[in-house]
Amino acid sequence: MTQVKICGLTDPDLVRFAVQKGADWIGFVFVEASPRYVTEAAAATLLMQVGLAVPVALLVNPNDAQIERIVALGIRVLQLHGSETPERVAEIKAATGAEVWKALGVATSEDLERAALYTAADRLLIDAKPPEGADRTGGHGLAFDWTLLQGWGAPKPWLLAGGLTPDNVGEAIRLTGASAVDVSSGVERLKGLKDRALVQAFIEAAKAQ
Ligand SMILES: O=C(O)c1ccccc1NCC(=O)[C@H](O)[C@H](O)COP(=O)(O)O
Repeated sequence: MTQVKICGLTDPDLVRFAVQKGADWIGFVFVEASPRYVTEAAAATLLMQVGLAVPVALLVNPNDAQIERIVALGIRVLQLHGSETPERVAEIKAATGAEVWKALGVATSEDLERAALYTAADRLLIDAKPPEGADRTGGHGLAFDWTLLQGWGAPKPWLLAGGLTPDNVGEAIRLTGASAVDVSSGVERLKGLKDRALVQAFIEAAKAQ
């Protein structure tokens, strides 16, 4: 069954709801420029609702001190959504022992070739590139050309992200063969505000594949 990550949750009730509905991972965005930003103090409360799902910290070019604080909260999966090099990913993995995911923005098949460089990553998150001039590196609700992934020999387990919605996730999974998907904007009614009905519909549509 397809695994699902719901990203950018800021409300404890919604965390509990998403987990009840079958989310496998819950993503918390520790990026101040984001409309889904959560402080470390707020995350401590949100983490109490995660239950059997796995919490994921979304970080952009984190320094060592931030990583130490996040790991101290008990989060064992770090999703790196900045310009972290393969060497930095390996360093973070060695220093923390945490599971490390690297997000890669994809617009062409050449972008996919970068995946092979991230040998230390546990998982890759294959996402759309941010629009020109954007103030943050992800969470824009933009899809990329999924056919680029057809026949791709992924070097690692991976998640499909970028512009997924309850309406298109089934087709995205069928076209790409993704076994795990990630959503943020597509389950929001307003930027940064998740909607229960959309969260439920997304999880059901993804898991029906
Ligand atoms: O969500 C943000 O605001 C954000 C800020 C900085 C870096 C990444 C960010 N989000 C990435 C994600 O939420 C996802 O992992 C994913 O790319 C899905 O985004 P969306 O296209 O909005 O569904």
